[in-house]
Amino acid sequence: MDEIKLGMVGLGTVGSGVLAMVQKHAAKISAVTGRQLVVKTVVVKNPQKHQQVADLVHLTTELDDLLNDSEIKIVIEVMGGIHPAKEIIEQMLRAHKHVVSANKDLIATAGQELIALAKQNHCDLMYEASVAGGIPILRTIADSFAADQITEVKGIVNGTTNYILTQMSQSNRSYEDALKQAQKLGFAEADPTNDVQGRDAGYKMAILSRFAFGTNVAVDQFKVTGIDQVDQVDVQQAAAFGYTLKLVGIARLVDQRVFVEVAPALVNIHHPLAQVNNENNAVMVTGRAVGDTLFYGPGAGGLPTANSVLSDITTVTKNMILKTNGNSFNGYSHPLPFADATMVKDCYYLSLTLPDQPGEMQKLTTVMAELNASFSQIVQKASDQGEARVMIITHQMSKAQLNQLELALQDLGTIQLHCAYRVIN
Ligand SMILES: NC(=O)C1=CN([C@@H]2O[C@H](COP(=O)(O)OP(=O)(O)OC[C@H]3O[C@@H](n4cnc5c(N)ncnc54)[C@H](OP(=O)(O)O)[C@@H]3O)[C@@H](O)[C@H]2O)C=CC1
Ligand SMILES: N[C@@H](CC=O)C(=O)O
Repeated sequence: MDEIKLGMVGLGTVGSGVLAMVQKHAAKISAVTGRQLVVKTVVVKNPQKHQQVADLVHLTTELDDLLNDSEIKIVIEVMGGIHPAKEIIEQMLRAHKHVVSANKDLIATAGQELIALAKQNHCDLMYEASVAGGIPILRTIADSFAADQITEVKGIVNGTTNYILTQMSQSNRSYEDALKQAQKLGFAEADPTNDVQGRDAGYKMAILSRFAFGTNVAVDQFKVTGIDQVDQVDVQQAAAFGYTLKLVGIARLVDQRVFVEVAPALVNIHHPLAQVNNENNAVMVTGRAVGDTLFYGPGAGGLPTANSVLSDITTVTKNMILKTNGNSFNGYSHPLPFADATMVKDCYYLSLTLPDQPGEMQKLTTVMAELNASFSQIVQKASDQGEARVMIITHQMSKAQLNQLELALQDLGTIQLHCAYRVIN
């Protein structure tokens, strides 16, 4: 059987998973593709760390060992980060090598440039693993939703933060302890700042928006809030109200405009997203024809992510056999403007402190009434130092009303708004 030689950059959590899968599942891969896949060369930073595979692959620090090897047709980029990953992929595409990447930071930031370069060089550039790890969501949107109009994509798309929130609410673990464990298990990025501050989920929502709506959205064009400021008090109150706190990404079509956001949200315990725990992810895709669909699975981890990488590699291999390489992964382009704040309506959970004195609660309800905002649930708890904590679930209000409320409370001076989280029922 003909062989296809692969090169890889990176041999960490995902790279090791890819190497293990190529070896262990060789027979199935050959049966499906008609080719034998062989990982020939792996570029790493520190080969000493990887001596256990030194007799299986050529381990090197030299990119030229991939670039100048005409036998290597497909290169897998699993090193992460934007630079020098971008320059490395550019070199590989210019050398007419197909590229498979798991790098959402890079695809969300410079994807369009790389896609154009791939096309110019008649190469494939695939990145299924960049969104939601082991869930085959990008190819599903590109292929299975090709004819439907997607109106919303929302979900839990970061394994690390979902692991932390689950451990905090179900096992009473501290935030710091849960984060350390997520790092140990290989879910977190090398630097977990992007995970906990929501940016990793933001990159994924930017990529999902391109696939769902055909619109280019950059992570700096929408609001991203992480879980690093989440207060245990609000986690507990969410549960008391019948909700669970999750980091949720939303990409919504509103009157032919696009709205995207990543933020903690209160998810009703009866909603399917509330059942998604630990490193698992779930993406709910709503189409005009099909209605709600849900895709669930591990969003992080070596083997689940490697499975997505391998699905790209088998697609590239089949394209090579059929000589159909060079078509972009996502063929849908339909640039739309952004929705403005008056168009986006949701219920919100508001958590506030106010002086524990007569009249203060009245001030809050007056400000809300002046903005035509009302609430369905309210709890007031006396706290230390003469303050009361008030938690509210509002009726539907627009993002513009919420912004006005924040400003009005700032003007008032005595009432502090700690957080305003979207409520998903
Ligand atoms: N971990 C996960 O669950 C998931 C990760 N991803 C993405 O996959 C990619 C890889 O992640 P992950 O495996 O966790 O990362 P790791 O940090 O575990 O591994 C990174 C690898 O890249 C190598 N590397 C780093 N810099 C260079 C360089 N300049 N030249 C050559 N090699 C380099 C490292 O080499 P050395 O070992 O010698 O230090 C290491 O082997 C990232 O883009 C990540 O966002 C996507 C989905 C899930
Ligand atoms: N750090 C990421 C890894 C997968 O993309 C996560 O936790 O989801």
